[in-house]
Amino acid sequence: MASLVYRLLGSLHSAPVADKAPGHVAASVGLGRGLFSPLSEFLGAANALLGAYGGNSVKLLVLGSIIETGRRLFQWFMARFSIEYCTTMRLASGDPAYEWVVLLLTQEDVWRRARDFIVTANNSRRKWAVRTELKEDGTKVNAEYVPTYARPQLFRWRGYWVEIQRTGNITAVDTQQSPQGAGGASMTVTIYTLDMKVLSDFMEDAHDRYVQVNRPHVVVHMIEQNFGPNHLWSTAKHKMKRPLSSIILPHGVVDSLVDDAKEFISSEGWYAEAGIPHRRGYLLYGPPGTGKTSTIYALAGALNLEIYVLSLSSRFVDDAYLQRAASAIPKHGIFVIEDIDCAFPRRDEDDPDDMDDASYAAFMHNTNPTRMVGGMRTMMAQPVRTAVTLSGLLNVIDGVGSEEGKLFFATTNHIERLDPALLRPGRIDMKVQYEMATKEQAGKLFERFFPETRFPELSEGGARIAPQSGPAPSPAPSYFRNAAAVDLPDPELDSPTSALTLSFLVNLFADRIPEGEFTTAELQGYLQGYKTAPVAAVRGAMTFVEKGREERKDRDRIKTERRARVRERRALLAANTPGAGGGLMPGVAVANTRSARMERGLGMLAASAQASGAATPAVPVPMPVPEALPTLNGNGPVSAETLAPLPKVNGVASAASAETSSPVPVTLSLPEAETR
Ligand SMILES: Nc1ncnc2c1ncn2[C@@H]1O[C@H](COP(=O)(O)OP(=O)(O)OP(=O)(O)O)[C@@H](O)[C@H]1O
Repeated sequence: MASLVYRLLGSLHSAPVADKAPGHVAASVGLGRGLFSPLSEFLGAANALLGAYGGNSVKLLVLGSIIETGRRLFQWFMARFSIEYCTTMRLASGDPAYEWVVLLLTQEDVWRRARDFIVTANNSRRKWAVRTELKEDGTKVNAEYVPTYARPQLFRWRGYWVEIQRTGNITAVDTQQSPQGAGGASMTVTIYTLDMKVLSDFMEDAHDRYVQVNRPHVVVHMIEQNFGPNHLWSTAKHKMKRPLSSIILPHGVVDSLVDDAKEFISSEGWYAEAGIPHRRGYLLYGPPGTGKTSTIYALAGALNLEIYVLSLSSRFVDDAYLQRAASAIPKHGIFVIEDIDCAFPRRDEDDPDDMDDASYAAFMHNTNPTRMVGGMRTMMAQPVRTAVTLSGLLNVIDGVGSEEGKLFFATTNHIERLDPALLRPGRIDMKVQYEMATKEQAGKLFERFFPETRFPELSEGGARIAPQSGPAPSPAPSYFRNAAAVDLPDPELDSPTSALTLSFLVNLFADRIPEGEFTTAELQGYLQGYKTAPVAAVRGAMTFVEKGREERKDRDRIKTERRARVRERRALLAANTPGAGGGLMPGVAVANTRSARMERGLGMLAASAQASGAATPAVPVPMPVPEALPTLNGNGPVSAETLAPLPKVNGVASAASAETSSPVPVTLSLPEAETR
């Protein structure tokens, strides 16, 4: 076909047709005989017919038609061939199988023939990215090359020809998150064989490699907020597996959890026979930093399961999204909802414990009466809530992997906020309470930090190190604010009779850590400062405890003060929210106008005077909604403190003139926004 086209083109270029005999053209293109003789005759006839009226145009037309027909024939032939002799599969991004295949491509070095790469300096544990080699001087460029496979690639796999092509958009942002990206991409894999078994072998191989590569890791799928609500489980992170033994909980807790999960996974048949949905729910509850999340990760590692973590407070997570996300989790995936209490109304809306410093400051700023305008204050005063409803949540939990053997984990710091409907068996089958560290846990943590293998000189049979021997270890980095664990003389450690063995130190450390006062995370943070100095860790333990207690006192005091301020602010807002039992706060609805400022100032002045029992100003003060002021939502008179941040008028005389004339020569001093 190629030679035919070539020769035809040659003839067009070399043969002026008009002044030659009709048969000459066909002869000159070499088509007069053999296979193509009918075509040459046709060309000759056409040329003779049109003669000088455009023989070249006709030839071009005929040539174009031939090429197009040939192209279509070729396509048709290839399509027949593909149907008859190829097996094709399509993998959608977001599906776990997609990742398996991408990994196989990387391992088979298909990327070496790729010409499109996304380069990212974001170093992750991805296995599908191609890392840069070490340079001669030993330095390494910290970049990864992620092949896009946007062009078709042909390679051999176990003797078969395989062609792959990726379709859909891929961006740098996508590759930072996962190989499949977030753009709804898909991968087409064509294997040139008639045997369907080859296809399943290919996928099995891809899966085995994925499992093998991820053996030391736990794969954690998350939802990337930036990708918007159309993308489920858009981020996959690979975390090093954590041994179950590293989770320090009271005796038997971890084992019973693991046994339960194992038993659940292996008893699918029993569930089917009994007609019970094959699902299992666990609730881990207790103070932050006591090991709830770590337990789930360690469990997933031990059972080789992948984790799918969702936070209900994410921006676009509502009932529908939750439902879709839960259904997209494959069999034996662990579905984790963190801080599940945020789906439930709180009894104590004033509790500032849930606010970090920034959100507390934002709350005080936004609810400052001198700054709020119209309805904005009502909006700002509401705590941030999830869009997920209780019934939506329960529906999802009831349906989680009903036939697919999914495990559901919920964590919370506030079990008391959960609706009993959630806690009923069938939804939550096992509850595990986490508490502040016991002495036993403190001792175990110490043992984990300072194993005998790393400190043979402290083993029972090892050479004793003399008390106070060697250079004093450097103080630990400050874990608590203002804390520096110093190397003070220690009567128990420095006595000449002290037997400094690890078991002695473990016991002494456990002895010095009070029961139930610190979280395991706090103790871990402290010990991290003494990675190579167990004696110093014990020496500094009492200082750590003292500092910790001081800090806790400080925190409690601040919390109490904040709680009072927040409650006061909410009361003031409630009293002045139309439809919530209060009237309009003077001046708020029309803030920023001069008269509004005046009204507000005058109103506050009157209220303040009334609350403190002072004599009413000599001149009556106009008050837009006077009934809103004397009490706060029926909670008694307005206190002077409550009104402190509100504007004050510079003197009664100004108020007098306010009533009688407009425009008013009144100056109001507005305080700075309170964010404290
Ligand atoms: N019981 C524990 N055993 C071992 N490590 C722990 C334990 N508790 C906490 N840690 C350590 O403290 C850190 C925080 O733990 P983790 O995130 O599991 O706590 P959490 O209870 O889930 O907290 P939150 O409620 O804030 O999510 C981790 O680094 C973990 O290693």
